[in-house]
Amino acid sequence: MRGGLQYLRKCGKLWVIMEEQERFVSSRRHPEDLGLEIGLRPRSLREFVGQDEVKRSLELAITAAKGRSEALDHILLHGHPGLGKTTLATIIAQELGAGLRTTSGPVIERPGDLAALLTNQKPGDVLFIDEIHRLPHVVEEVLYPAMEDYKLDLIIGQGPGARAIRLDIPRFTLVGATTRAGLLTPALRDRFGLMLRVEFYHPDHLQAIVTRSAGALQIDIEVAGAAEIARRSRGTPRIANRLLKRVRDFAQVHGDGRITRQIADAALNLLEVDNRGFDRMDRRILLTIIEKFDGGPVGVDTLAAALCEERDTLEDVYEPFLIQCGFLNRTPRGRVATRLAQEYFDRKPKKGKQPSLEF
Ligand SMILES: Nc1ncnc2c1ncn2[C@@H]1O[C@H](COP(=O)(O)OP(=O)(O)OP(=O)(O)O)[C@@H](O)[C@H]1O
Ligand SMILES: [Mg+2]
Repeated sequence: MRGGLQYLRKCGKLWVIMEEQERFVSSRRHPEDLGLEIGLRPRSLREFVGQDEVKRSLELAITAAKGRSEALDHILLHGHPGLGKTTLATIIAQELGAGLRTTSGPVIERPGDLAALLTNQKPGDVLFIDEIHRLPHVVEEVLYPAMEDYKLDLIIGQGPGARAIRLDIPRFTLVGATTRAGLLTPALRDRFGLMLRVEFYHPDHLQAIVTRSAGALQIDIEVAGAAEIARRSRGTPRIANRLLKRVRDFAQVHGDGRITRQIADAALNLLEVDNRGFDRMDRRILLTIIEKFDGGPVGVDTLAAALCEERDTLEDVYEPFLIQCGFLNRTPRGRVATRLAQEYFDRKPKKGKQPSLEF
């Protein structure tokens, strides 16, 4: 096993050693992804695989803005980690032929930090704020008039000598990215002209991404090998690229370097990523609901306690994929393992025990 980041978490009276970084199929970015991601990022909308609706909206908006020689509308990109939000932000700037500045919500601590960024931009430039839901409230207030009227309202000095000034700033495009669109204040959300949701990818699109990445990394891969990796990548390009790298190592050590379906299958089995892309934790979640709670419904806090996980991690990291592939249901009375999940583990679903109302 790879040496991952370990941390302690209290579970009841026990302290448990957790290893989030050990999870190959976590869609959150690992430190090892950094170099890989920069090299594999598509640079134009044409190279960007899938997300056809998002691409169509962007293409239209970019062409129209360029035609009018105006700054593009502010854009909010939201979706789960690793689906391509940062990639899209760089592509937007590239397609506009504009400069790009990248920052993130928690880094902009004071209004002055934001003012420094906005006053140093050229007209039409793109400011990318990642994790925009974590922007401090005082900064958000300064951002509103900047987004709407391209004006900065700042207070200079302190106490009785303080005075308000209003500065004109160059017209710019704000691209915000978030994994938690629900945490954005309505006031901020309303100021985006375009809100684009980045979805999980279809296996065919992931296969195209794996093939493209293999080409860039000069990896010899068969179509069936790419399909196998794609099928187990949880709809997420970041995971597909990470698995590709792991399978490459396996192919080099246990084969002749070529990734065939058998090699991909053996490597992914070794990593305990099953043929639905589930890892040990996914299986534990589903089996806990099935075995300890009779298939559910079980309240999310009870489930989190039973798994020694935090509720937020459960909701943000683990559940979305299980829900998306129809193995888990969120119902008003709690989490339910669906018929699909029960059948997957060869359990018989109980009759009349599947509340289907979602909240
Ligand atoms: N549509 C795509 N086509 C090809 N590669 C992609 C695509 N989307 C994402 N990728 C690849 O996946 C990796 C992760 O994408 P990116 O960093 O843009 O995700 P993100 O949504 O910003 O994630 P986070 O929420 O963690 O910031 C990138 O290295 C990129 O190469
Ligand atoms: Mg990102």
